[in-house]
Amino acid sequence: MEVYEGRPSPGGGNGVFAKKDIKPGTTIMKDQMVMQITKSGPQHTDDEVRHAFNQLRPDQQAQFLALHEGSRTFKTRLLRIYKANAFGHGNVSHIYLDISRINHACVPNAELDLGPDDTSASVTVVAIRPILRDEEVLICYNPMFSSMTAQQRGNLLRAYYGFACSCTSCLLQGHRRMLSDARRRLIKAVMFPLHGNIPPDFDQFNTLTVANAETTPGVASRDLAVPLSHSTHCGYSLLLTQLLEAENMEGVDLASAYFGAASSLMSQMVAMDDIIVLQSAKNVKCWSEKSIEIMTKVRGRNGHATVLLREQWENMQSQPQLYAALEFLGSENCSRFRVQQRDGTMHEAFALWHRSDANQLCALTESTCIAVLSGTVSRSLLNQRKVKLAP
Ligand SMILES: C[S@@+](CC[C@H](N)C(=O)[O-])C[C@H]1O[C@@H](n2cnc3c(N)ncnc32)[C@H](O)[C@@H]1O
Repeated sequence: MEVYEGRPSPGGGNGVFAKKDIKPGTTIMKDQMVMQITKSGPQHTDDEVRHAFNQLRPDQQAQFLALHEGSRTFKTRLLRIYKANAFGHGNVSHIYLDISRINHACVPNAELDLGPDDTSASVTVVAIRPILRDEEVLICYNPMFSSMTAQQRGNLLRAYYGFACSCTSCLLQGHRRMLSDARRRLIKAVMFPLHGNIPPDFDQFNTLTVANAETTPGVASRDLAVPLSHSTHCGYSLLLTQLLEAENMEGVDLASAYFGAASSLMSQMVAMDDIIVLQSAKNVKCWSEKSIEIMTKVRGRNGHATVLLREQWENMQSQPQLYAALEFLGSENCSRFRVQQRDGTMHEAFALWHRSDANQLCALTESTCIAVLSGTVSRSLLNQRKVKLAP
């Protein structure tokens, strides 16, 4: 039985509503792409849309013609319908007939899941938070909205779709709105570089209106000249987790940001293969588990993205460094000891014999301060204490 039904929405037009309480991770709707257009120029043309429309079966054509027409000034109805309902990025866009019934919120309660091969051919709509019976199912129409201020999003929605969004973020006023806008600018500053792109300039949308909508150019994507270092990747990912949480955006992007932080810190650990910083190992574990927890919530335990994350986390744990550190941290035999630094201060430390050929013991403090001890001192510490050696 379907968990949703279509009916009039308070915002105008029709929408999709929960027929019963829906848990996060539940698949609400599955749909197949029926049209795909690759733009030949800056805008879709009537001819491109008509050509794609002519390929549809008669029943699909009838369904397409019954979709919302939007409020743009394009000459043909086909193009107006296409633009009001198409999803896509870059030059390629698609039409899904059922998903086109779903309205927008900048802080949505559901997301599109493109599936394991990310091809857009078949898409599911998945709940990312609890949706109560009779509540409207809402998705975010534009993945770049998480990086735009309320004014920019509002202008885009009014100019391109003809409505004002009334989601929790768009209704913020005063200093709360300023804070939210600042967080979204920061999301832009870190999210684009994390995907390998230079953050775009969205200022053109500050003055977007219905009158200039069709002449305002789209946002060009440009690659970063130099990829982020592991440490910057880690820092940006972590900042992104905090910003997304503060903006109540708890979907797949949040899970991916936690995993990005874990995997880039892991890469840093692997690059420094003669020492192990135990705090880093703890963080890798904590962020990976957090990422899997969030993904399980929003995509279900057996969702392909959740399964993939679990596999990646298992691979990470089999890396010698992380394996050794987690064994060491989890060991009952692990004894801490105090290390005197050159300046005479004492630090709480752990010991870990990482490389079998090493003649020195790295004493790693919880505060990531590292003292390298001589082989004699190391052996004596190992003899005195019940320090478990990692394999
Ligand atoms: C893809 S359609 C969504 C379904 C549409 N409401 C219908 O009746 O078929 C997009 C159009 O829905 C309307 N819409 C979407 N989200 C809305 C919202 N949050 N509030 C008001 N109208 C909205 C706008 O007119 C927009 O152009």
